[in-house]
Amino acid sequence: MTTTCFSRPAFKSRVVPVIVLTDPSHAVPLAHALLEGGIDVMEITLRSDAALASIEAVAKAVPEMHLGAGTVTRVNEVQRVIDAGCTFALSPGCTDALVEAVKAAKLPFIPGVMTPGEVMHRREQGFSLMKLFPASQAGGMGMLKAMGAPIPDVSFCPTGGVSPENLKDFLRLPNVAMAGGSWLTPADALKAGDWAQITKLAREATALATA
Ligand SMILES: O=C(O)C(=O)C[C@H](O)[C@H](O)COP(=O)(O)O
Repeated sequence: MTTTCFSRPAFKSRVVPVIVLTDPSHAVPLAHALLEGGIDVMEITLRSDAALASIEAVAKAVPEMHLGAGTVTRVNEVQRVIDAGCTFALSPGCTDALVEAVKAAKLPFIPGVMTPGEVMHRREQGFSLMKLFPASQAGGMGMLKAMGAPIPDVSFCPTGGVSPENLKDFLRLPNVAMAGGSWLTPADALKAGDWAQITKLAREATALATA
């Protein structure tokens, strides 16, 4: 990944765990648990104070993990996530200022979108892979199918309401490159350090995604 607007990420997994960590010491065992379950990508969201330290820990200890920063919503967060060791970032929505910042920093970026107008705006800026958020509320699979007709050259990472029950159906759509969700890293499993449970969830998701 060397350009900001990338369409083919380097990671293999088509499932992107969206992670909220409250304790940085959980980050490295979590990364190993996900890898064990076949998932080589993490979206560590900036939704907690522990996020940057968690990113730093994984970047240092688990270099084979593709490390994305999630919930990047402000320009001043771009350099911070790069300094912490992220190799790409995602946002739930997007602004032109954020696009300028990621381009200046050459940080591969998956901008959040929810409407056809937003998709066209980001496409004009060079993006062809975008995060549909919140996917279910935006219309889910029906919305993705409808957007695929007039805008077939954009692919998506739907996030928000994706689950083991609908993952396969989302991934079957021709304009869905990957799908994200929080179900792989439940807060209680993280709190209890139940890495086996996370590996199990990751294995199940990997099986669904590769079936
Ligand atoms: O924080 C962000 O940047 C987000 O994109 C929000 C998360 O992706 C969703 O909260 C995940 O949705 P669920 O999988 O339905 O829990």
